[in-house]
Amino acid sequence: MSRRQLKLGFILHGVGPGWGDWRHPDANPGASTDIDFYLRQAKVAEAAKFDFLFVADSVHITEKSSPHYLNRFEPLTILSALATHTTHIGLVGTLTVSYSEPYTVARQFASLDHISRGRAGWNVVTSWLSGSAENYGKPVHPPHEVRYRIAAEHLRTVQGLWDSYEDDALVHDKASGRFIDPAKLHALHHKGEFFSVRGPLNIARSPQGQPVIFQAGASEEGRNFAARHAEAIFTEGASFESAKAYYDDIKARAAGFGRDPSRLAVLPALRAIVGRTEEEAGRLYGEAVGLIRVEDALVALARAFNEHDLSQYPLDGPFPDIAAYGAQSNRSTSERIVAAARADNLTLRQAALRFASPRREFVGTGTQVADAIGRWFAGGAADGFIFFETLPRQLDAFAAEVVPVLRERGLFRREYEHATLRGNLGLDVPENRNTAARRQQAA
Ligand SMILES: Cc1cc2nc3c(=O)[nH]c(=O)nc-3n(C[C@H](O)[C@H](O)[C@H](O)COP(=O)(O)O)c2cc1C
Repeated sequence: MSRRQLKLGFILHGVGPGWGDWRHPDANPGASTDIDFYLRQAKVAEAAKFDFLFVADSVHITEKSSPHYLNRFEPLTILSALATHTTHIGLVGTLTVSYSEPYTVARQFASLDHISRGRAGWNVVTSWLSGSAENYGKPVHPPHEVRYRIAAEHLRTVQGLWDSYEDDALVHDKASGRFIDPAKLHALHHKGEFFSVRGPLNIARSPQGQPVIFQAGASEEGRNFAARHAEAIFTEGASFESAKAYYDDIKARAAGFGRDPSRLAVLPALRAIVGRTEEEAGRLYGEAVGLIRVEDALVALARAFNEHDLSQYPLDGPFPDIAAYGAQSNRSTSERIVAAARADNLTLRQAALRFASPRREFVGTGTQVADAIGRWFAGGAADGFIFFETLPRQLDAFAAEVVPVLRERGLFRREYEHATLRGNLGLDVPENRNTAARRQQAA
């Protein structure tokens, strides 16, 4: 049996995830809408044999949103552009079920899967900011539980549409004049609580059969959704202990749903800072922390609480009683923040700065960061990571300093094993449900 290997993704986050990242002397403040910037990052990540690139998304901003959120590309558009300049790296994008139609989503990801010859993945999110509703003419933002009901029906519908054509439905027989075999084209006839879609979809099954499903549920509903449907799962991974608990819980839930837990990659966020020496890593960490202003850290903290205005509370007073604002928003993150603030008796300022700062565990030389990664991987807290660039050119540093050490230790590939994302993640191509039904009928 081949040895278990790390899965690595890289988040394309333009100017950076933090509010102050654009002020770094080497930062390109326009990076989030700079195709050349993304092309370069995609090539560096592919040369390092990362499994996939990931483009996150949301559909609501205010003037206080982070610089990357204020001015960025729509995920499927940038991923389609990158598809034509890369050959092996997976292309994963976020699309929200709360503000999209399954028919459109199915078309978009099937198209990306064809364009990329089998490298598309969909990060299924429900959107946690209530302001999103106003951009789509909806009277209210659905409550948390309802959003996960929408998600289940939406995903089921999209996956049904992806099987509209059986694999050999497009016969292209010039002699007989038959373009398709109509018996192998299937309408879905879906009528549910939230969506009504007849089908069929107007694009053939894509090279992966179905694009890969990513998710990041962390609440009770979110975990069940992820464990039931996702093929790769993002998680915050605030500490080894919390990541391990999450990992064990998700894998147990997946087994409970009758799935093979080894076919489900749990990928914590990795905000590593890599230096050629320990001194350099320490200096870079200082640079990253130096970019964090407390007023920005407050706004960042507020996102999990539906952008509740935290400037009204005394900065050096006790952490305010704001849990209710998080319950219908980013429930799990807001709960984690409130729990940590209570446990460690943090002031508002301390909580904001703590959650805005990178963790020390992944700051160091290539060997030190590889050690930490190996600890999480071997200790059963992660199957891999989604790497965030905390400072400009940290992807390059990671590729140059960390990846070779991981390879020497037999933890990461030297070459892509497959040309599809599914193949590289060790996932099977699902059989078309209509073909399976035909096979079962014939048996
Ligand atoms: C690495 C990572 C990436 C995420 N990307 C997105 C994203 O692009 N868009 C989004 O709305 N939410 C994103 N989320 C948030 C999740 O979709 C989810 O809302 C969050 O983890 C809370 O889970 P819950 O809905 O179960 O409370 C991401 C979470 C993680 C850990």
